[in-house]
Amino acid sequence: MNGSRVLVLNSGSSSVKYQLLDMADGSRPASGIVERIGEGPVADHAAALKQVADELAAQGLGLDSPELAAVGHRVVHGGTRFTEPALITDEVVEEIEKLIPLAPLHNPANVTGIKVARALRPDLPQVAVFDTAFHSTIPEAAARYAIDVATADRWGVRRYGFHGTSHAYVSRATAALLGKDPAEVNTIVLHLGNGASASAVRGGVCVETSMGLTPLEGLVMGTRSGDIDPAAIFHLSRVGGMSTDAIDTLLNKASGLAGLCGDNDMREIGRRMGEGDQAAQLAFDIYIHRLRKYVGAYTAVLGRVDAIAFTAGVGENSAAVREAAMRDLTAFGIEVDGVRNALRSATARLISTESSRVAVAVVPTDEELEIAGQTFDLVNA
Ligand SMILES: Nc1ncnc2c1ncn2[C@@H]1O[C@H](COP(=O)(O)OP(=O)(O)O)[C@@H](O)[C@H]1O
Ligand SMILES: CC(=O)OP(=O)(O)O
Ligand SMILES: [Mg+2]
Repeated sequence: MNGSRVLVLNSGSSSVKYQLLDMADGSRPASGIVERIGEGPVADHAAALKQVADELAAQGLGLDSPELAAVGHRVVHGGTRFTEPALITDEVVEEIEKLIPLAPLHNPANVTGIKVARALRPDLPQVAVFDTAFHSTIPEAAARYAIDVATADRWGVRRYGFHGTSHAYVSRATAALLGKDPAEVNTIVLHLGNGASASAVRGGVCVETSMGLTPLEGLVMGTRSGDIDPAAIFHLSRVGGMSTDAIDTLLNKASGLAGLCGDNDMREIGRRMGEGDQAAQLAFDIYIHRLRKYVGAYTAVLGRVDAIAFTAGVGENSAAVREAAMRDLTAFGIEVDGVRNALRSATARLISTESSRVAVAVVPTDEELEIAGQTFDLVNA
């Protein structure tokens, strides 16, 4: 193998993001996104991936390029089978397909991405990097739900966790920001994007995370409810007469910030709050309340917290969310500096005061770099 470039494909439910990374010099010769799959001219994921291949070819960077060493695919659900990146074979694709019921919004798109890329370049090594992998170290006490053990095991009902490449990257980058070895640092990572999850990382090893069997559990998200009493589902079914599919759609796509106030974008919510909009304010307050509960819980899980890292679209950009989430926590050793918090930068930075016992940081995530690195390491192993 002599190429030094890795193409990373991140196929989401309605978009495909791609980046071409050169591992020799750290450059990124190409990147892009195909959005609104299924809504307009892009009929499905196969069409979106053809468009990605065409866009790359038009720049002379097509999949036939001899500099390409491998393709790295983000795969959301790896179940219990995949706890590390996997070189893709027919058998690996079959296993990822078997996990579709556990991630119906994500895994089908990931499988399509793999199939299209393999058809275009059958000879090229392709690697699946799983969102769940970093969470495979979570101890049984945190990974098991308190339900009948035989039923749980038969149907694979347990906490898997997601956004693992982000939690892995950000926890390491936070240690680097503090000038420490990851093994010395206990970190709470708050990945706040459209999907959102928190994790507790002890000495570089993940010990707890907020997403569970699927990416629905935990924090309030753009369109997902996060935590809810499971009996609400029985109630909506028996008394509300809703079908299982209708409830699934409600909780995954019509809840969270969007369900509470009609907007899933934190920028729009901030703007409406500025105009005194009560629904937007309440949505924000519920979002923050849930976030603070997790910070408190994970503080107790870790015992000693050295750092709290905010990342992803909301975490990196919303000073208002960070300020509200960290307000009045001096008893926890947490003190955010208002001026530092309001600054913007593309690189990792501290926002806590000099006297804050816990370092609070904004750490931009880089899932593509993490996927490319794991892919490159595996094909060169
Ligand atoms: N300047 C900003 N201020 C507040 N929120 C922002 C800003 N920019 C982006 N966001 C939020 O980030 C979200 C997208 O985050 P991102 O991590 O890109 O999500 P995903 O990868 O799940 O699509 C948007 O929905 C929006 O709420
Ligand atoms: C797993 C998951 O929630 O991913 P995303 O945030 O990209 O939807
Ligand atoms: Mg994301």
